[in-house]
Amino acid sequence: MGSFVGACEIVEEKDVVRLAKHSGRYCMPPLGSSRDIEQRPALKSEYQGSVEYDIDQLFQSISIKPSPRRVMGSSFHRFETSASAGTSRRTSASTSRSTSPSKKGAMKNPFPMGTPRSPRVGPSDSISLKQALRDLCISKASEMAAQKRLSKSAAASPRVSEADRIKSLYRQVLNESAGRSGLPVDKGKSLVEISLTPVVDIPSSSQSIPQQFDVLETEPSNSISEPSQAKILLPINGNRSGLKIVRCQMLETSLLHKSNKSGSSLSSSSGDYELQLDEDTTYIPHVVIEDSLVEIDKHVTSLPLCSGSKVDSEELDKSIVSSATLKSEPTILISELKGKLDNAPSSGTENGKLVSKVTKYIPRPKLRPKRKILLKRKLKIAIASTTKMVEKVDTSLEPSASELLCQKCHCALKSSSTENHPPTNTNGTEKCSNDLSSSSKIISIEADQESLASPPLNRILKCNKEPKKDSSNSCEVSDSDEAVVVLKQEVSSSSYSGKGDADEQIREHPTSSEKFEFSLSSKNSLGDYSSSTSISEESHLSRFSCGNKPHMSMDVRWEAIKHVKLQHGSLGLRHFNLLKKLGCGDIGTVYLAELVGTNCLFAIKVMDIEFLARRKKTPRAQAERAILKMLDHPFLPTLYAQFTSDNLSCLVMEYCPGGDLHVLRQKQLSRCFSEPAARFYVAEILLALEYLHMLGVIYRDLKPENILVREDGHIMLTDFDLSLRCAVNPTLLRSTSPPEKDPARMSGPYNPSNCIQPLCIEPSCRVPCFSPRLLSTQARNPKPKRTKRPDLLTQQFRSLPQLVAEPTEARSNSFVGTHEYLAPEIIKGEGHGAAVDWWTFGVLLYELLYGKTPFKGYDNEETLSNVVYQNLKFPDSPLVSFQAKELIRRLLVKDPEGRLGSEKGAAEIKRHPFFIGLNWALIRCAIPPELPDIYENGAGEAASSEGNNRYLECKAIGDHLEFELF
Ligand SMILES: Nc1ncnc2c1ncn2[C@@H]1O[C@H](COP(=O)(O)OP(=O)(O)OP(=O)(O)O)[C@@H](O)[C@H]1O
Repeated sequence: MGSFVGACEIVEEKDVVRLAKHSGRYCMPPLGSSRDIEQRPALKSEYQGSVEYDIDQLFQSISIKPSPRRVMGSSFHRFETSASAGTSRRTSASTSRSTSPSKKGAMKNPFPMGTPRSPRVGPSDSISLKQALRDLCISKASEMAAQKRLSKSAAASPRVSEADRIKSLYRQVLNESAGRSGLPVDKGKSLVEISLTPVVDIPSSSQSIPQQFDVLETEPSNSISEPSQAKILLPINGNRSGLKIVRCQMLETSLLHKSNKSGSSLSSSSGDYELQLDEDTTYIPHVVIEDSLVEIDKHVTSLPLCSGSKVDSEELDKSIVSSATLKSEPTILISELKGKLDNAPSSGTENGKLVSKVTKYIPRPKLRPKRKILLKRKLKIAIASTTKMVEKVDTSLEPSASELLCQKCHCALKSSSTENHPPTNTNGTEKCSNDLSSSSKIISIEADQESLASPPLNRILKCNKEPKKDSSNSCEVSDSDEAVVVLKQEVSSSSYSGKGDADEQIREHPTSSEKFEFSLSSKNSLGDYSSSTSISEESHLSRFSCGNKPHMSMDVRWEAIKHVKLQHGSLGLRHFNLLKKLGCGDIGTVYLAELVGTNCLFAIKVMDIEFLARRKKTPRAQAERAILKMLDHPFLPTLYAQFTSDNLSCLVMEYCPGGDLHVLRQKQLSRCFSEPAARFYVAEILLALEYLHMLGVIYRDLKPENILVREDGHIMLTDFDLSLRCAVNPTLLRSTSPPEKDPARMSGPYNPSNCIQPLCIEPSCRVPCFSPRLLSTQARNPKPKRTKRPDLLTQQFRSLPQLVAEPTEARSNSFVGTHEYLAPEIIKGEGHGAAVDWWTFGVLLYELLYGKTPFKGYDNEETLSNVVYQNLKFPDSPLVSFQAKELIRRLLVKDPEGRLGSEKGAAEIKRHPFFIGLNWALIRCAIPPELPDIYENGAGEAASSEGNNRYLECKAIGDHLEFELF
């Protein structure tokens, strides 16, 4: 093998020996013919003795056809189908022979060992002594290795000439392709190129290959009008000495780019190659293979080697590729393909062809943990046939169940092909951890559309260089490109709660007597948790589970967690790399964590159970967990998992990399948001609060610090340990105030009295009930006298019956919240309900617009006093619209009964003129005021420090518990 390495370095693509095609077949004089000997004078003169004899023996032993083992054992060879002498590749290749069409190439290139005397190969060029020596050494080494291997596996399966296998392989592919394309084999264009080449054994410590793929564009042919061709190298299987490559030449490199989008159809202009995405149909690219040219492929010499994987040559005629199906977007495939092939020359002339390299860097998933390109389409790519495979999956990498276990995440990597083709090599005990570290292997390409979105798994699991020692049959999933295993996964995103669902309860410590736990900072939350009107946690939990979150159901993070759970039975802290401390709260510390081996980032809130019990904060932790379990909203965090590890209760949540709104405000000029920006944020918050209320959750701790900014600039409300859960009794409120005595409005479909009956479905009734339309109509047709218009509208809407599904009647006597945000009724201890959220909503809007809260005093006591007694004032600057001030005024009404939203909930607030023109339904698609700088917020930094396994140390600091990373 070492000779291969050395030989690999010598070979240049442009010096590849190309052999002419004859009558649709490659022709070559029989081995040892006089012509051949003439072409190798140096060899003849110098090696007339035993060496020559050896060579002759060696070649003669190879039968008539080229030995696949040899072909595959040589990194220099590439069988390549080619359209004709007039193809673009030919044209390009001729460039390299321009000075000396045959001799130069032969002298510069290693002679194609193993196949030189095959009658399928065209006339060989003269060869130098040096060349001959190299050939001899390499071919002998190759032969010895092959014989050694064959001797081992001889018992496993009947031996068939490898040359026959190659021959059969080609026949199959040709037949299949011809059948599919409807073209005669010898007339088809060169669309698929198959290289069966060995790979130089690259040490596992070799540099990782960048994630990119090459697109080799050949020059258009002079004689045949043929679009530029894109080559994708598709590693199919590892063999004992290297890797077999199926090289697909797709017409039109633009396919690759098209495929980046979730387009539904990709096709070449020539129609020879089709790559289509459709929901229910499997499209098989039309593949036409012409007779091959033998080429030396330098690309593959750089591919990593799966040293431990073995090729059973009998499997050659059972193609892998044909059954390799990809139910995914093509970009994934391309990314996968490229991952292994980027040692190819970046640009220049290769094999006389104009080579342009298209490099696609796969964005770091961890920086885009929310990337969800969700395709509801499936793509299957089958090259050649689904029944005949070019190669079969090497089962040596698989345990008996054709399954690989990733060392860290222990996800199962299954080979689909093995299901149809029982392994002939039953040596399933080989360790993927070691083998894959130096190999490149695609076991199967089958991915469910639901899991494509996420790069983290991306269906590409790459073996790490340093597998763990204690785990055989496993491979480590990492960013390394040394080996690629395409994961076949059955995606069921909603099956989160499974056997391993760590649904451990935080130990129950009933603490109903908790009273008045104050924090020191005026901005810190006060936590006298009480649940006077709370309903039981179980009643919620029975209805919801972590997996039952439709809006996030396609998130690949579910799948990542599911795999860990399936493999380990449960999820624990040991499955996460804690990358960074995000913050420390009253009941726990939040860390940025990566699920080991998946690049999936999470925010994990870690709470010490004993500490909570001692401080009587267990109910708060329980409430938060119960609420998180219920949530499924774009502006609220998703709880992916929960578990107890070492007496630590952990909540695995969605990670928000953009920091919080408090920090974002500080970064603004004059430390406050513009009115449009503030409107955007509070609108999203309003929707989140409305959702919470409808779930029976009164948030009670609204403040900029608890509003996190997602990667996409939208918000996420977090921190529910002070929230109150209560029952919701949806009610239909009829108008309490008489409708306006406006005859114009009293007539026609806008007559609100028409809508009194809740079950009325008269069209004339539905129109006026569609309040946003009415609002937008007013907004679009402003009339001169509009000073009282908002009031009129409000009056009109108030006169309509309305379903209120928010807990307007809930009451609690707890003293909770943050000083500057506390509602008067909480401070006065009069009992409070959902209206406290509308008070805090008003304070928030005030702070976003003015850069400070309205009632802040010198100290907390004064602040509380101001809240209760001080009238609301607005600063002169910055300038704020009347509508904004009016909304704030309506929200900061000290009497909760008169507060906007107290009667009909969020709907009342949404109708306020401040929000006129806002499309509530599509706000999640609106462009946010700004995008967070992820690196600035430390996420990128932390993510880049991957591999640093750090550990937790718990420290109690006063009432707080700190978990230190070291
Ligand atoms: N999902 C998340 N993504 C990113 N950062 C988060 C996430 N959840 C929390 N954080 C960060 O961690 C910090 C601590 O959060 P946590 O919810 O524990 O409490 P808190 O709001 O600071 O305090 P308390 O629980 O006492 O009200 C937050 O300030 C926030 O910056």
